[in-house]
Amino acid sequence: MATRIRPSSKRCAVIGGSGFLGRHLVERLVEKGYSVAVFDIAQRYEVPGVTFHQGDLCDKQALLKVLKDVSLVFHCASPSPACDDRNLFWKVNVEGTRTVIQACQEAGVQKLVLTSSASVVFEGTDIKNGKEDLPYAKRPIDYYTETKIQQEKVVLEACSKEKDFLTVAIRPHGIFGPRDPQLVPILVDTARKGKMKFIIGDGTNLVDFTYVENVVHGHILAAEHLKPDSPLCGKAYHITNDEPIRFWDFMSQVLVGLGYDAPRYHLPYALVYGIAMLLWLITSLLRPLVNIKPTFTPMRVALAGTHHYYSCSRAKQDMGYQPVVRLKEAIARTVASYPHLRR
Ligand SMILES: NC(=O)C1=CN([C@@H]2O[C@H](COP(=O)(O)OP(=O)(O)OC[C@H]3O[C@@H](n4cnc5c(N)ncnc54)[C@H](O)[C@@H]3O)[C@@H](O)[C@H]2O)C=CC1
Ligand SMILES: CC(C)CCC[C@@H](C)[C@H]1CC[C@H]2C3=C(CC[C@]12C)[C@@]1(C)CCC(=O)C[C@@H]1CC3
Repeated sequence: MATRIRPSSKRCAVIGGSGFLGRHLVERLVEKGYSVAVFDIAQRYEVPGVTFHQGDLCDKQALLKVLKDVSLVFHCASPSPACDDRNLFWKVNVEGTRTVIQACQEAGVQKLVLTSSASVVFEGTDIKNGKEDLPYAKRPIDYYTETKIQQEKVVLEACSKEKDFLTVAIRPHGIFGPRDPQLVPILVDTARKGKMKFIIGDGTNLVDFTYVENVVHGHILAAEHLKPDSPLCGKAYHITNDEPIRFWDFMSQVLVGLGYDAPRYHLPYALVYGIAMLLWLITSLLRPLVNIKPTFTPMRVALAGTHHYYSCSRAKQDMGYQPVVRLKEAIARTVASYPHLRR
């Protein structure tokens, strides 16, 4: 019987490596001496020594070509939550992730690290210091979350020491940092339209925002600690900045840092959530005719008006995780990285 030669443990692939988190991950892996192949539907940059493979993760043959001599795969691809396209989320996050697992197993990949999300347990009610044993959301607020739950289940269930295929899921929360296409750009766009004057609720709700370099650090630690005898096998890990902050203080610091006014006037949470639900219903019904994307979606309003912060004690214990960039420094670096979005 022919024995399969194991590729070096420093040969890895990043699926979704052209995205915000993916690119930061790729850059750090290269710094740490990994040889990296990026697989993504788009190529948006170049890094010496990194090979790019343009393809859809739903295409197993395309994946197999890239994964054949790789021992470690990071899967951080997803359609943007803002697209709100249920079919696309199911196709990519659930069916596509099954395809990724099959391709990994056929290609002899030994480790798969999934970027999940802490939101898999969020249903729009307060979560304070939530641990990984919280149940998955029974009624997820949006299609994105619904499919991130299924995706995480599929990946963790695939973990098999017998098959020499180990999996782990990282659950970051509210990732921000240079080049983020979501949080800061949406915030600034909303401010420029004059819609960032209001605080939803009493403004005291605490939330985790996680600097991208800490998320990257968590991913690499997980990959390096994932071994047949380690507690990481088939488990999920919260990775945050471990410094919960009032949602509206965070938003205000970013806005003021970029020269915009901080929101000042309060609106009742239930009222804004009700309006967001109504708007979502109307725009969903109208979607075959016209594609309108409301700024205040039910998910965004829920995130803005409730407590949602998570414990990362499991990551500290099992993989020695500690954030590498503190929140104050992270906000300063982020603000400085968006000169084009200043007022
Ligand atoms: N941004 C955030 O606050 C959080 C993000 N996450 C997760 O982190 C991961 C990365 O998110 P971001 O970097 O923020 O998003 P992003 O949108 O910047 O990156 C996603 C990448 O996936 C690629 N992609 C999408 N569909 C694909 C397909 N069918 N085949 C191949 N590539 C495909 C995109 O081209 C893009 O480069 C995602 O899994 C997301 O669910 C989790 C928690 C919070
Ligand atoms: C319009 C305002 C009320 C809010 C503007 C900022 C928001 C765009 C962001 C604040 C929290 C962010 C967040 C996500 C996306 C951007 C925000 C809503 C995620 C939904 C991204 C994907 C995830 O997995 C969870 C994130 C939670 C926090």
